[in-house]
Amino acid sequence: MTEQQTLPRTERSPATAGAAITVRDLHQRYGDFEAVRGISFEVQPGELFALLGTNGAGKTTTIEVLEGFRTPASGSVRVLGLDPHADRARLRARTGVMLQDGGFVGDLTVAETVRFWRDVLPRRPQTVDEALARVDLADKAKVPVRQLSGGQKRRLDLALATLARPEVLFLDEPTTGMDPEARRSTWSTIHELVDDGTTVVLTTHYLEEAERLADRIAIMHGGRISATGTIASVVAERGSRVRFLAPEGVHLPVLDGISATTGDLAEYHLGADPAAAQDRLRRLLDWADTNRLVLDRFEVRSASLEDVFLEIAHAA
Ligand SMILES: Nc1ncnc2c1ncn2[C@@H]1O[C@H](COP(=O)(O)OP(=O)(O)OP(=O)(O)O)[C@@H](O)[C@H]1O
Repeated sequence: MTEQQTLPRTERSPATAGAAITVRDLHQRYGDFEAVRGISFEVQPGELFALLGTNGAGKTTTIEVLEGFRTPASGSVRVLGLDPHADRARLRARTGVMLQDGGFVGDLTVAETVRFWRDVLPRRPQTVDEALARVDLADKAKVPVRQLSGGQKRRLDLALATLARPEVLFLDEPTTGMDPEARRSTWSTIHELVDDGTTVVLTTHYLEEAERLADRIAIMHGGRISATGTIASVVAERGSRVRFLAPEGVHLPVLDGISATTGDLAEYHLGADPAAAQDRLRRLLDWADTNRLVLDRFEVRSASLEDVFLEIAHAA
């Protein structure tokens, strides 16, 4: 798989006959603590939906509800039209799950582990060799699992989760612990699965992973979804920024109530409305002209996904 092929597809065919996953006003508690506070989203068939968020935002809790491991405190969740907890047995044959910590029997070899899983599956479309080749572990077939590195264990986990060619695949931090090459190879595997029509929900801390893979994202913070949509739309909502080296001893202007964030570099968030942003930029340049200032390291740019993430993370 080439670098080019791992780039995200900006367009994929839109929804057809109903959502593969529907979450409506989901709440989840651990005792008195509300970890998920009323989230709603849909995932269309064949789509890759990424849940991003700060530590403790509620991503794993959400994915565990979707997997049927937890019943919601309130709200409704449907996977392929079924209740993931009540209909867990029926969904098991149609979904694949990669947990954060798979838990293997260390003495079994890699091939024995895959064979063991394969034997308990209702459908066995892949051979052990095919499953290991898919995740680049063919050369480790005879190695005891305990000798695998953390990243190799994640790839074995992915092989097990996709053994039965599930219609819906849940991946909780699939590339944690992988080196850059293994990560790219895993992204290619995930791309191939989505190209084959698999619906994927994944959680990740790697923004680049979401940028490479996701059709749509939701950024969670404090149990809520703070932003959702395509990465392009989430980023566009935050608008553009202008940055320059703050001139010494000069009072920076306030533009429509927008002050510069300062450090060595002054930065203004110009807003999402292009006409208003253009007007603010013009006034900033007029101010510089009037004060006979040359704004060193002057730069206008769109918000990045990292900007959006950090703004959400730092919000109260
Ligand atoms: N079994 C549990 N008992 C009590 N609290 C829990 C339990 N599991 C999770 N929590 C709490 O619920 C909140 C959400 O946790 P969750 O694991 O869903 O977050 P996350 O977004 O996946 O975080 P991370 O990115 O750190 O993996 C956290 O505050 C966490 O401490």
